[in-house]
Amino acid sequence: MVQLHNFINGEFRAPAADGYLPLLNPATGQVFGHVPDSTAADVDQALQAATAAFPAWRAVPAEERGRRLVRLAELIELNLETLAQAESQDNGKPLSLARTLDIPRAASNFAFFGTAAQHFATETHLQEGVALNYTVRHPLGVVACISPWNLPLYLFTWKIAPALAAGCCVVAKPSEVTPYTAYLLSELSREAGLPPGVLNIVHGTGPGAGQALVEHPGIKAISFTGGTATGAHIARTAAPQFKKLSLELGGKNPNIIFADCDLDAAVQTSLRSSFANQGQICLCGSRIFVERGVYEPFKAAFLAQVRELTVGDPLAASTRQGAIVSEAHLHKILSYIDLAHQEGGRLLTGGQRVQVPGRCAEGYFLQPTVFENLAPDCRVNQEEIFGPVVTLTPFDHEEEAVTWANGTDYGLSATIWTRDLTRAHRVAHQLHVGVVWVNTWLHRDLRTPFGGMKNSGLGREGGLEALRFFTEAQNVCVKL
Ligand SMILES: NC(=O)C1=CN([C@@H]2O[C@H](COP(=O)(O)OP(=O)(O)OC[C@H]3O[C@@H](n4cnc5c(N)ncnc54)[C@H](O)[C@@H]3O)[C@@H](O)[C@H]2O)C=CC1
Ligand SMILES: O=C(O)/C=C/C=C(\O)C(=O)O
Repeated sequence: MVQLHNFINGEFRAPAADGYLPLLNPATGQVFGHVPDSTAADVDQALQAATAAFPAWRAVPAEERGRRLVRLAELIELNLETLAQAESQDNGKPLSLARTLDIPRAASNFAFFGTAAQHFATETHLQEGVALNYTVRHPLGVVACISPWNLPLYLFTWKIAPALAAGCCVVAKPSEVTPYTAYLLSELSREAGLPPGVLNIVHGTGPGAGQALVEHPGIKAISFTGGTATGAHIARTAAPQFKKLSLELGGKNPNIIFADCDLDAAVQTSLRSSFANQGQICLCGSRIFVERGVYEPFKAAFLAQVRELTVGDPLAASTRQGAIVSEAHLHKILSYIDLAHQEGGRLLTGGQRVQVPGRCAEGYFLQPTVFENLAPDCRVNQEEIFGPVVTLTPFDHEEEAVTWANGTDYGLSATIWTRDLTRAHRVAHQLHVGVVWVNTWLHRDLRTPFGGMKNSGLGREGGLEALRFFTEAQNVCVKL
């Protein structure tokens, strides 16, 4: 059994009230450890440590802060196999995905922000012979980073790295569903030379430790990724205290396929954008709109490949679809499959729970599922399912595709497939989303602004946007 601890002031601590939650491997349905069920008392200890550490950490030159973050990136790379195994065990994702996506990206997050801080220059505005304005950006102080279960270490570090690089001290709470790699990061952060109190990791539930963290008056900013309802709740709590908020929330992303596209590439990548990580990525393209002229060829090629996806033990090299993160989430996805039938959907493939033999017999597996014949405004096409379920819908005109793409409360990302670049730009500019991919998907450059419009969030992560978020501008005007 694995026993996780909070990481406060550079040391491992048991939760003050001694409460623990079970840790389940979703691929086996078995408990493999316990994680602290922290309370406001633990959060307060972490806040005290972070507040005490802040004056010294902000005074460390950006180059030196960066060196330690780069060292942490190296340590993640050195421990890649241990971290990937832990991520797969905790989340149910294929080990191959954890090895090639989750853990390498966690390392990149620290490597990127370790150096980005040195490019975060002070702005000046000169009024020739009159005045010189320069804008200093001060680290905010102690900030909260709250992350979800779908890309655990990837998203946890995506928040922590810029906060530390900017000179803030952090109290972070990973998802209680997948806290294992965040725990392993605690030790690595100490080895990388982060001083005690600079990074504190408190485990526990959303309503427990999470709520206490959001409410704590010592927190200056909250960077959150998770469900839209949770984001709205956090905003209601934090706004009266004037805390800065970065909210990266849900998506119901359109994948628009025009008849002139490279169909093979569109099929290959749509397979990934539909089912990567069992469809549990906020950027997955769950609504596939296909121009009528290529609807049938796309459908045939896509379905043939979906049927080839092996659902199975996350540790097996042949597995392309691992387990759904929890039994509760599996039932939520199954309820949307029922709804799709009720709403008149035609099931093209999948739709059933999968019984994986051997050690995974009790795991939470689901077939990758494709429906057609669902109206763009039905609930299945409007609500975030966050699982391996996509819909196919033919369209006749570009305007129709754009209207449907924009016809949800979400606005995170979109993918466009066409060889006509004029059209690609035209369509991209009409889409109410924060991120557009043309002839690709999840192609990430960490310098770019990342985040959603409408109910998909508030603010942007990535690059200098993240460093701006974790700092406060102060303008100094000098008369010449
Ligand atoms: N946009 C995204 O990347 C994600 C979207 N989701 C969506 O949200 C749905 C619900 O999933 P959940 O696991 O319940 O996500 P959630 O939004 O409740 O959890 C995300 C994080 O927020 C924390 N949290 C929850 N309530 C909180 C509160 N009151 N104060 C502070 N922190 C709080 C959780 O402990 C976790 O660390 C999913 O079915 C999916 O549709 C879930 C995870 C990621
Ligand atoms: O930053 C990225 O590359 C991906 C982010 C993905 C999410 O925020 C998500 O799935 O929740």
